Amino acid sequence: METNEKFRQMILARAKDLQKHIVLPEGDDPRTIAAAAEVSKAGMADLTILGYSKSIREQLESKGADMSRINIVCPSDSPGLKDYAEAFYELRKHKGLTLEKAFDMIKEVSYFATMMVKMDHADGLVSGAVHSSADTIRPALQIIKAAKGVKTVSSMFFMCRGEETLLFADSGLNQEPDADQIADITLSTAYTAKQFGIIPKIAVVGYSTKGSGVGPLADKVRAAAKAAIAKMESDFDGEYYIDGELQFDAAYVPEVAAKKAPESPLKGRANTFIFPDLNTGNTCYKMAERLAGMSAYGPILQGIAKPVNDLSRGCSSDDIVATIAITAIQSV
Ligand SMILES: CC(C)(COP(=O)(O)OP(=O)(O)OC[C@H]1O[C@@H](n2cnc3c(N)ncnc32)[C@H](O)[C@@H]1OP(=O)(O)O)[C@@H](O)C(=O)NCCC(=O)NCCS
Ligand SMILES: CC(=O)OP(=O)(O)O
Repeated sequence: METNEKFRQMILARAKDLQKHIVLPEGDDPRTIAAAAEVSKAGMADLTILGYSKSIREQLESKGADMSRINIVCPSDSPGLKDYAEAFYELRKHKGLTLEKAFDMIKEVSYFATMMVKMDHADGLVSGAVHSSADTIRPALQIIKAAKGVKTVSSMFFMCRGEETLLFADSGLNQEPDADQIADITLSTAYTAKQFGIIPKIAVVGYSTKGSGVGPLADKVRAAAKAAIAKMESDFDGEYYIDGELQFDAAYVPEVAAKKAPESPLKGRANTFIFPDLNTGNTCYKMAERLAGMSAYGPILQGIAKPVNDLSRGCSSDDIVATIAITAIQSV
């Protein structure tokens, strides 16, 4: 990971100005402890760390954490447990949740942390270094739910190297989005770009450029691009560029764009890539991270009512620090 990334420096500075409170449910994970120590020493945010290990405080102190910025909570011993269990039961009883089951589930750190955010006891949460994405995202979808006016919650990655920041979506949540869902993902990703000071230059990508490929998969991307272009025209407020269907090289390499898509408004300078399905989106982000040495921050959830962000189980503590900063910025 390059620590001189422009994007990383920007988000760390913005988060420090905001002074938010973020909950980290995975206090039993050493990378989370290292990230928490860094964040507290940098004075970037207040943190609540959840966990069942007796040595969390000791580990933080050994890393020089500023303990005045960190609260450690063991869910099953917490005075908040009863309130969270009861509130969780009220939210989900129409789905068959019993009070007894709610008390059991709330002891699980992901549910406890999600209820903290729901009840405004934290501004956002970051998890997923240990839990799978499904186990991190499911409580958020069940409890926090989509933001007003949003149908499809989705996820994106900031892919960073030096001066360059790219956005990839959906690389973490929606498995086989249809054209309307891809339009929703596109709009949310454009707003995420805007929130982080980036003008979205969006390419809806696949294996065909402007009709060069035939078959149902190319048809699917063409239909998705059409829906995404229409959605951006009607619903996005701000400067943007969009085109599709395009292959990645026609979207990203100006010389190739000049040959394959000379009329494209992107001119081979796309910074936001919308993928046709989760196999493609997830594989592409991991390849850019591992083969091209880009930092990958995410999956960042978008279109959700309050910020909850996931991590890859392969993440580093530096990734967690950046995701805490992104979460703080999203909570404004
Ligand atoms: C996130 C995920 C777990 C949700 O699916 P699920 O566990 O089967 O859950 P359900 O479909 O029962 O949905 C749970 C709730 O979330 C809602 N939901 C699911 N997907 C949603 C979306 N994209 N937007 C908004 N709400 C959504 C459902 O409506 C449901 O709400 P309800 O329980 O209040 O009725 C699933 O989409 C998933 O596994 N995605 C892939 C994650 C992954 O492995 N990524 C790769 C690594 S990053
Ligand atoms: C985002 C992602 O792919 O998560 P994981 O690597 O944990 O499956």
